[in-house]
Amino acid sequence: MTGHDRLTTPSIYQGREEEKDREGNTHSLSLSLSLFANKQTNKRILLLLLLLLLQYQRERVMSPNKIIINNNSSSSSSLGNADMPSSQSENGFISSFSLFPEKAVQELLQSPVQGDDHLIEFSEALRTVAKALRRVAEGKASAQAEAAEWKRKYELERARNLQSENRGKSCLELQADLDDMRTINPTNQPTLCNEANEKFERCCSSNGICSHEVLRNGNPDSDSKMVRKASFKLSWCSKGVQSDQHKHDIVSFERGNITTAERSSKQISLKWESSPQTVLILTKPNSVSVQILCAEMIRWLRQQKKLHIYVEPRVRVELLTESSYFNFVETWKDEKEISTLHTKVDLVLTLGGDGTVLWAASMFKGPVPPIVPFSLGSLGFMTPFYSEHYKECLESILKGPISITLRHRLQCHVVRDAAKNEYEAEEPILVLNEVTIDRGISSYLTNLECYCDNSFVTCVQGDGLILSTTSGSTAYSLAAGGSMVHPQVPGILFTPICPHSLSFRPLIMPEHVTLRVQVPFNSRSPAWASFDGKDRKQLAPGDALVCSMAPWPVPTACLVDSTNDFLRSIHEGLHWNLRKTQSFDGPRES
Ligand SMILES: NC(=O)c1ccc[n+]([C@@H]2O[C@H](COP(=O)([O-])OP(=O)(O)OC[C@H]3O[C@@H](n4cnc5c(N)ncnc54)[C@H](O)[C@@H]3O)[C@@H](O)[C@H]2O)c1
Ligand SMILES: Nc1ncnc2c1ncn2[C@@H]1O[C@H](COP(=O)(O)OP(=O)(O)OP(=O)(O)O)[C@@H](O)[C@H]1O
Repeated sequence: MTGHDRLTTPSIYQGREEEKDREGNTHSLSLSLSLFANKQTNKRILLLLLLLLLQYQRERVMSPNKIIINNNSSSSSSLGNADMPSSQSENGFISSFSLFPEKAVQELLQSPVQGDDHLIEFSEALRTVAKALRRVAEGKASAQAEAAEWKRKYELERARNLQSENRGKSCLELQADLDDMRTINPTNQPTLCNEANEKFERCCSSNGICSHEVLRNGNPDSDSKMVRKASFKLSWCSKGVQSDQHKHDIVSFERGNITTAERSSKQISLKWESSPQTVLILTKPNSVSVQILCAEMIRWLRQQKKLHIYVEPRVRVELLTESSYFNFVETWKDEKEISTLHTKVDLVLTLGGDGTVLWAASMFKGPVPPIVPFSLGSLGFMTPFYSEHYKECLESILKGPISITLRHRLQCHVVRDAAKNEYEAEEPILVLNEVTIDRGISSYLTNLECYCDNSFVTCVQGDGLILSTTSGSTAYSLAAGGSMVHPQVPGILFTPICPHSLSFRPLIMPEHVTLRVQVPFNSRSPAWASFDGKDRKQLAPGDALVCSMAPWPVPTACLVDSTNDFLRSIHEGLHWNLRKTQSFDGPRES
């Protein structure tokens, strides 16, 4: 039988993989083990199949990063069989095959067929093969999860280093201020030095988290004046009591007992240490009411608060069409300038609905300045500020302190089967609501293999899967039957979309895990990933999406505090548990 021959038993082996396997290029196998129950099956074909599996394994051992298997429903059920005999070959992928001589298989092929016992033996051998292959896939998922976790740690560490570098810088600058004061006014030295010393002390004190950054305005030619980014301090409150101690220690072991001393997620308060000077205003397009409010707000912020203002290029054009007065409004030219916006902007104001908040978040691929979302949309779940009262709101925000919700984001990597290394091809995408992997326009059931760190979670068969943040729990995930979760709860929601199974309940995973969703090689169609409802990307068979918590949350200002705002939104926006109250009239317990 040559490599181009086709197996005529249609149910054993599916066409596309079959061709590739025998050329030694296959990336996945489809094992429909239940089909072995068919007693008419040609035993020689089974033997050949085993031989192909051996060849396949040898290739994969040589290039392990190409191993991906398909657990279709029948193989999964076989694998879950507790009665499956345990043998030495089950202990590991390499040992299971390297000890199995090819010659013996050749002999088997040539030997006369000896009844059903043989068939059963083979069926079991193939189950073992499938199990071993799945272990390898799990190993790969685990390695990828670990790689993602290291990457996340590296990014966190880098962000921390940058932060401490900046802190160091500002301390140095305060030190420089101190030196300047000494030179300028030697007679007043003690008082001024004390002031500067105090500032210096405050900056470097270990309470809370300070942000001291002094940054140059983007265009050095425009004017030599320095625009300082406002400095602020974050502190954590518990049950209304302000505490400057920001502790990451969650568990303590006092007297040998495990207790939860501190919880990491508390109400966070932001206090300006210097006044904000630059705001970015982002607006929903094609809305006259938004355009009018935007122009009015800019005039007020400029005239009353003397602030620097950035808008999107589209909005600047609109403003200049209205009046040349808006010439002072700044914008950017390209993506590169967008990537440095966070170093210039103290506050982001959004005028629109939830989509505009998502848009604002998507502009910042790294750190995000605090966002103040004004409601000019229909639902406004994440937009608690009333646009009619913008002056009072902004007065209070610019003065501080502000309660903020730190909305966690997910970072998603599309890992192409064709890519040689993880993450080599595509930049990570950050989402505030969710990443959805669905069937797109295909009418076939999606088939998605899901892994969590090094464990197989499940195979999603249905319309798709939503991996959502807790902020996104009230969006698409809610519509698909997921639970509503307070946005300060750190976690990743795992919500199926129309699963074709009676027992598929949504899950909530802890925030530290890495999830991997893989399109199996024998999938009938590609899947589609979309990020906060945008940027659809095709996932071909063999491609995967790796998702973990991003180190850069989105801080959004609260009207009251994060719990009050969340509850108000589910009541007013979603009419949660709205029911007419039962009257007193009627039967009573005696
Ligand atoms: N069946 C569904 O419910 C469904 C389908 C597709 C997309 N979506 C959601 O739409 C989001 C994109 O929003 P858009 O405004 O750009 O598109 P859009 O204009 O289609 O609006 C989607 C709706 O979802 C609401 N929404 C968005 N984020 C929310 C959140 N975190 N909590 C509560 N409601 C929220 C918006 O207010 C809006 O009413 C996606 O991230 C997804 O969550 C929902
Ligand atoms: N600055 C922007 N540039 C381009 N698109 C934007 C911008 N702001 C918002 N959008 C897009 O416009 C669409 C509608 O925006 P948004 O959700 O804010 O308004 P809405 O639909 O009226 O409000 P709601 O979400 O409360 O129903 C969204 O898809 C969003 O991604």
